[in-house]
Amino acid sequence: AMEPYCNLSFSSCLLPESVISATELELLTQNVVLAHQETCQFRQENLHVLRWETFSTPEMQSFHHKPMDQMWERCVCHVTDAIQYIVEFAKRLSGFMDLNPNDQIVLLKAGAMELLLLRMSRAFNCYNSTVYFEGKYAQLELFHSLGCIDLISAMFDFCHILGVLNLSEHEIAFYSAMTLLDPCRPWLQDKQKVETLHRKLQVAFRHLLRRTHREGIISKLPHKERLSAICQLHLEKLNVFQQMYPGIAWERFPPLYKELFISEPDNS
Ligand SMILES: O=C(O)[C@H]1CC[C@H](C(=O)N2CC[C@](c3ccc(C(F)(C(F)(F)F)C(F)(F)F)cc3)(S(=O)(=O)c3ccc(F)cc3)C2)CC1
Repeated sequence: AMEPYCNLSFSSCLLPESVISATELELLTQNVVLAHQETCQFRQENLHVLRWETFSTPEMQSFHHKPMDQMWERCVCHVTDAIQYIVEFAKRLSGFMDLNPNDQIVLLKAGAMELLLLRMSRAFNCYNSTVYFEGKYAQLELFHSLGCIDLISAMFDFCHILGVLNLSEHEIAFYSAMTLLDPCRPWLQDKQKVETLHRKLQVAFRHLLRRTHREGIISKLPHKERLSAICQLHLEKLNVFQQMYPGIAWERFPPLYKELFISEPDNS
């Protein structure tokens, strides 16, 4: 009998090949790869050439001394810019726009930050543990003034794990699509439809990995629990920030960020 569907590890459960035809498989692979390529904020090669450009000590200091609320506002703006591209990625994925609007929002609310992390790994240099930030590559301590070094180091660790796997753009594209179209997300109304899309992606991803002799990475991809733990930590740190600077989030953070991560204050 098939494994319970929602264990969602990337291990290949036995799928009837009738799930998808060879042509549909090819079209789906093109769609996923193109959607990713066309909606990344920075091209892989541009991030790559900059990867040894690090901030000088004086530059690090200047970030270090920034007030917490200014650094949060700056980073929240960057993450909102990046998430706008992620929303565009979702819209180009075949099947996403055919889902009912509620489910599109449910998948983006649950998956936007997870896809951000996957994309962030593209901008991470795992040889000196630096990440692309405002034009150069930054070490962990540059973000000290955010006051959430545990969140930042969890993100760095995650990017490190992916960096070591040296994922191709194709692999990141599929990993992103499958993370977004997760039928186990709570509050989905049409779970079946998302499940069908996810199954097709799973078959197409397995074909890609077989063709490129990369089946070995399947067991090494971080489990979804790890991704959601970092996203949970992000929400906790956002909450702490809001306690420390009441009003800043509402006044200064972009609407998209608030929509995704700040739940309406209950008027009860
Ligand atoms: O599409 C592409 O090409 C990618 C998109 C993703 C880009 C990227 O790495 N990022 C875009 C925004 C980035 C980002 C990540 C995480 C967060 C937060 F979690 C918090 F601030 F708390 F950390 C928040 F949300 F709470 F504020 C804000 C902003 S960043 O570059 O500003 C950055 C910030 C902190 C880092 F320690 C490392 C990077 C990550 C790299 C280029």
